[in-house]
Amino acid sequence: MLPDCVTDGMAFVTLCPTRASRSLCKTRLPSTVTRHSRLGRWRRPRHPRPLRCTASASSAPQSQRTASLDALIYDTTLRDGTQGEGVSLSCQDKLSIARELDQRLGVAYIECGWPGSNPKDAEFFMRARAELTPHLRHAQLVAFGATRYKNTTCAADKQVQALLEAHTPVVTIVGKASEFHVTQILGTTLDENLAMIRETVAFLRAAGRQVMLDAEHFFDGYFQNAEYALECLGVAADAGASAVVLCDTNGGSVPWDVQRITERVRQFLEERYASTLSLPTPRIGIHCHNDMEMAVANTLAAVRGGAIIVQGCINGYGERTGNASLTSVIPALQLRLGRTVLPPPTTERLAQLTGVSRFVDELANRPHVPWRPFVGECAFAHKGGLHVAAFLKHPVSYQFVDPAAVGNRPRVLVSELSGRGNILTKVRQMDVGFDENDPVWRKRLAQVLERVKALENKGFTFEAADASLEMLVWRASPSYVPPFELVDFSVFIGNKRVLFVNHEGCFVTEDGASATGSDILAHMSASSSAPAMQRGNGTNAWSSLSGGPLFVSPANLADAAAQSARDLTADPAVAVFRNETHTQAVIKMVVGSARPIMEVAEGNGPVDAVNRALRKALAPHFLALDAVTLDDYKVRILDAESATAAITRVLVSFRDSRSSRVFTTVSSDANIIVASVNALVDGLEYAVLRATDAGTRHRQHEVET
Ligand SMILES: CC(=O)SCCNC(=O)CCNC(=O)[C@H](O)C(C)(C)COP(=O)(O)OP(=O)(O)OC[C@H]1O[C@@H](n2cnc3c(N)ncnc32)[C@H](O)[C@@H]1OP(=O)(O)O
Ligand SMILES: CC(C)C(=O)C(=O)O
Repeated sequence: MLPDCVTDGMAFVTLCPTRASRSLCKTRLPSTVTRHSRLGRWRRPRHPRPLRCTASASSAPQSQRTASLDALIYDTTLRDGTQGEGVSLSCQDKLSIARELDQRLGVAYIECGWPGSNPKDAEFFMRARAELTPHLRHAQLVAFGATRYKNTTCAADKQVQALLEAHTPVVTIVGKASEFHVTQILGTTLDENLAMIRETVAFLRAAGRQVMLDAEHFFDGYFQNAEYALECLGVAADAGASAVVLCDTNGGSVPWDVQRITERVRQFLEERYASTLSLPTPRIGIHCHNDMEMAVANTLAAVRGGAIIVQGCINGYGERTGNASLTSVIPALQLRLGRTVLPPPTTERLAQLTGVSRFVDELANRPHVPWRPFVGECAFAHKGGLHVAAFLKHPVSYQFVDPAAVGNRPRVLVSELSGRGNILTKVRQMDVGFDENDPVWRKRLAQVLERVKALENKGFTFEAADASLEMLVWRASPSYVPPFELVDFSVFIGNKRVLFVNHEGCFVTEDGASATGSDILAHMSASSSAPAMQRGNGTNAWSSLSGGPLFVSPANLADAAAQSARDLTADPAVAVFRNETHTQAVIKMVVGSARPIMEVAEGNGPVDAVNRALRKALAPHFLALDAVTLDDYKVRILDAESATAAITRVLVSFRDSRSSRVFTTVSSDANIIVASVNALVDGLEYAVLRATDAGTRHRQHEVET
């Protein structure tokens, strides 16, 4: 097989394996598709043109909408996606995601769930009729289910009936295509399985639905008994299925097999229908799982082999390791294989991909996966100094597609692996009065780079702490005058025991405050300094120790709660204590040219106490800090083997409610409190500089000197 359709990418060779697809190599390219060439120019790709989606089995309005597409995107996020661990969508979430898929991406099919499975899916289809279907611009909704149960009829099968009651134009049924699964899992004969497929397709067709067969375990079944696997597709097609979808259910297939077998299926269907005028050849679909991390590759291979319906999930959700990720499949087909899979305006739709990916993660309450190709935060993040230097000359040097094409953006990271280019890019983005032609500035940047490398060696990390990086740049200027300086701080931590004794059915503290037994229990349950309760030798009765009062202390709280508060208050021999920790911070600080000031504050812990003291000292001088709150506080031990003497890295994120900006600072020290206070001070200083009034003063000062 000769690579007669070599692309212009350095590492990517497109093979045109069949006579049919070779002839397609010469056809016109979609005007919407651009990508990089080896020489860094943007140009349209040379790729084989696939078969266009004909109107064969689809309804007229949809066929008009999809006629210009090379393949049809079939999203199963709401069905197979929810089979992924940790993914649970409400009915409302499902409706919202379906709207996004239709309106922003313009996918052709949205598989919404299994109506016979659960009340939520049944409710979805009921609500979809009124709330979704009338507003759909591109997609057709699909109800998913299975073939009829063995040895029954479709009319008697509730699950099949539920598919009709979903009132969707399209119904997809899963049918077994593997001899092993038919005999060992369904526990029936090969003939009965063929009848289950045939009759269910015919039944649903007779009710006016467009029907697709998901041929479960197709590739595994093909290796076991190819003739039978193909026959499963054949009977579905004979009964009027508009598409037969080849499923790599266990995700163990490899692309070269998938492409070859898909080509074989195409040949099989073409031969079967060559002499039949009454039945159109059904489309071939592909559904791949990611167990070998091959789902995307297998999907692309199937498309090259002739598949036209492309199933997958946004962000690769799905059973076990997930399905082919549509957030990779769509751009790969569009930008790499030159297949148009989204309706016009295709370029604008493709640019929605990152937004849709984040939207779905958000609704599914799943953390964003930063290294997800195309749509992840790191997909176009450049860190290595050599990469950034080249990227600054030509973005194409380290990006195979333009991030904007999928709605993403390039990022440059600063770290110990940086070169001049990294710092340069960052400083260009900062509002620090940077002058590229000024040799003083260039020297200053070199110093900052050196300092970054030295600090990272001590445990800092600047990648995620832009505010600390900016503070390094400010402080590298000999003329920089900090708006304030923390001269000194001390923290005191104390622990006192508060004792409650029973006094005439009421607990009182030593200083006379009183509380009921239930007050004390409630307090103890809420208290983080979990009290322990002492109970008499293995009995259920509360008994006093050595004849004195029984001390109810916080560790056996569940027992205490089980004992009614009334019993406690009624027992004159019971006393309760709890431990109270108190923390105080004292800081000494200089603001501007004024005399040093001292402030004291209490807090929930040492860092909180210092933060409060800092705020007290700074509030009268910098109103801007009123809008700045702590957003996140992350601590990481860097050398755990040093145990309590380990180096600690602290990242503090702040939110400025006026600008809605979140900014992060970093510090590292063997003392966790010192690291935290340094990161806090960096953040407050940054916030003051960034505030319009104080910031302007400093920036003017910088220019003047
Ligand atoms: C490959 C896939 O991802 S297919 C989609 C899988 N998704 C799901 O399973 C999610 C939704 N599923 C459900 O809610 C439930 O499993 C239901 C409602 C569909 C069925 O529930 P139950 O009636 O309790 O059956 P159960 O879940 O145990 O399924 C096993 C039965 O289905 C039968 N079955 C399995 N596949 C098929 C099929 N393609 N066609 C017909 N019957 C099938 C099995 O033979 C078995 O019946 P048996 O024990 O009598 O042999
Ligand atoms: C039902 C089909 C599409 C499926 O989920 C699978 O085979 O993995």
